[in-house]
Amino acid sequence: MRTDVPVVLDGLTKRFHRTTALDAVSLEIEPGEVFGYLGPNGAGKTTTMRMLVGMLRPSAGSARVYGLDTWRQAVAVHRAVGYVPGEPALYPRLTGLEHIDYLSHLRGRADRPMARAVAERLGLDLTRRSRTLSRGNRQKLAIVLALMSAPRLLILDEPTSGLDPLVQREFHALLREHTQGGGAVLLSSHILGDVQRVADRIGVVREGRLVAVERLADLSGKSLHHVRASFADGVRAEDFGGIPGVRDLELRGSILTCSAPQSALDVLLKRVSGHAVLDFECAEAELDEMFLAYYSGDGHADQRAAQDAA
Ligand SMILES: Nc1ncnc2c1ncn2[C@@H]1O[C@H](COP(=O)(O)OP(=O)(O)OP(=O)(O)O)[C@@H](O)[C@H]1O
Repeated sequence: MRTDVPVVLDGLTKRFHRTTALDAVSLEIEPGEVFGYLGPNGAGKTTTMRMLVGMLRPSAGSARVYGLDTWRQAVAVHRAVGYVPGEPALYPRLTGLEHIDYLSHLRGRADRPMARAVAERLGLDLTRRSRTLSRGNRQKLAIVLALMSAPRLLILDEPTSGLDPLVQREFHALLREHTQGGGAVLLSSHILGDVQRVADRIGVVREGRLVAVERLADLSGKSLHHVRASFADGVRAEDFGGIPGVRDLELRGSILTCSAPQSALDVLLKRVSGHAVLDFECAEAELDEMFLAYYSGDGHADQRAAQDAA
């Protein structure tokens, strides 16, 4: 049992009556890593996280945090984990400071200085009662409460959905400092852009299955490019046919458009340069576009997922 690995999921499965919310997910998260957990609504992200913090019992498989079984050793797991749930549960009549003192008291720790420092960086007023806070400020308070005991693993369920871009940037800086100190982060979202700036790796979950895990650096290398070429003379679509990975090829008059992965660009360019070119554009597609393929479940993505799993 490796007690230095923040997260090990092994065939983790959760069924609710006839719904399989999570289906045999296996995954490891390394120390010092921010793992972005992406998927559309209802994909199984929250279910995974609730099992990781010992709130739900797995139907099959296991979840371990630093070698601890998250269901059987939930109390010890709680000491190692800071959790921001999708819907933070706060006491409406308590102020931020009162929440901090109450949790510090329960844990037998003096976490005020750390809590105040995080609150200041996020621009949160700790003297207001939580029922008077806006959605974004409630989220900030949940983040403060999760970070204040300096846990080794942070599990964050869509933590930035209500935060403005400047606060998001500060929050990402906090996460980076956390991982530089050897901590790890599991961060969920249904929007790639939310995790793209901070994640080292990304996993895509769809209908309870982990369909892809990619290093962000590799993903950029594989991303789609939109190509547009305008020719001086007539060309035929067949001149550009049969290049592996090229999609949405269209020829309108003497203008060719298509999408191509980086691996196809060299062959495509050579075919294009076989003709008299008037104009040529090649732009990298947004990463979100690549992920749409996973979400929509077309054959291309499933093939990629199978390759990744192999
Ligand atoms: N307590 C429960 N009882 C029955 N079904 C549930 C329960 N919790 C979750 N589910 C179902 O499990 C599936 C996965 O839900 P989950 O909340 O994990 O998705 P999610 O990826 O977090 O979605 P979102 O982005 O909308 O928060 C959904 O079909 C959901 O309806």
